[in-house]
Amino acid sequence: MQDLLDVRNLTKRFGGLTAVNDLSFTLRQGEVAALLGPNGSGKTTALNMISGFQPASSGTVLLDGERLTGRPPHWISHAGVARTFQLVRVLSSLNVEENILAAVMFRKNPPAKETAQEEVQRLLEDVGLAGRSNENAASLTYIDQKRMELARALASKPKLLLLDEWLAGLNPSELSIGIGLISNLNEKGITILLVEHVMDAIRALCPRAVVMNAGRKIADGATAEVLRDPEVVRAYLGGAHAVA
Ligand SMILES: Nc1ncnc2c1ncn2[C@@H]1O[C@H](COP(=O)(O)OP(=O)(O)OP(=O)(O)O)[C@@H](O)[C@H]1O
Repeated sequence: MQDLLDVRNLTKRFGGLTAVNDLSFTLRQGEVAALLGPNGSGKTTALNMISGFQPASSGTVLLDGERLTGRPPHWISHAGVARTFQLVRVLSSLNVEENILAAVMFRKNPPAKETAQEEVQRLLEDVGLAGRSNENAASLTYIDQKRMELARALASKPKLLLLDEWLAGLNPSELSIGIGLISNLNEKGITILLVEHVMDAIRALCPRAVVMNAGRKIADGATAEVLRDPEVVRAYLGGAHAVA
């Protein structure tokens, strides 16, 4: 498998604070990896730079060899990177179908209306929302809002999906549904980077983990080994950050 994502020496400074400090890692096509670390270690800032929502202070991000750094979010989305946010973002005045249709039509080469509507139905099925087209987005339960957010991310046909604590706040049965959904997406060939604190989900989904602390990468490798690394245990697992 070739590298899909190549993050090189990525750095973000907010005034005197270096939130992400010389971060480098690569993701192979088809991989699912976790990006871990205590609160405030720079994970969301790293996702923001990869997806273009915040400019990097220095460093580069390449997707399939193409430079993403310096490009705006819509360009990066068109290049094949989709993301979800820590706080679910929905278009609350629209229904479920319209929310997803809007995302389909945001693509670089949007399909004709009929094809777009068929695609929406497929996306609804993929995330477990079949038959729910006409429901008001704002009245969906939390897990269903998450499903819809995922469908909106998938509408861009991403090569790389960045999930920022997408599983947070789910109860145990919802969590296993969520894990199943992510796993299905990966089986369809989507490469996934998961910022997550739910350790059961990380163990179930991610053969590989990258760990950050205070903006720096402190470990990168097979998840089981990384989670035994004394520095990771000291910085992350020993504290109250990770959720069993
Ligand atoms: N826009 C900003 N301006 C100033 N400082 C910021 C900004 N965004 C993030 N920070 C700081 O950068 C550091 C990294 O934050 P970030 O949100 O990336 O961490 P995180 O690892 O995602 O944390 P969490 O697990 O709590 O989401 C923190 O100290 C945070 O306060």
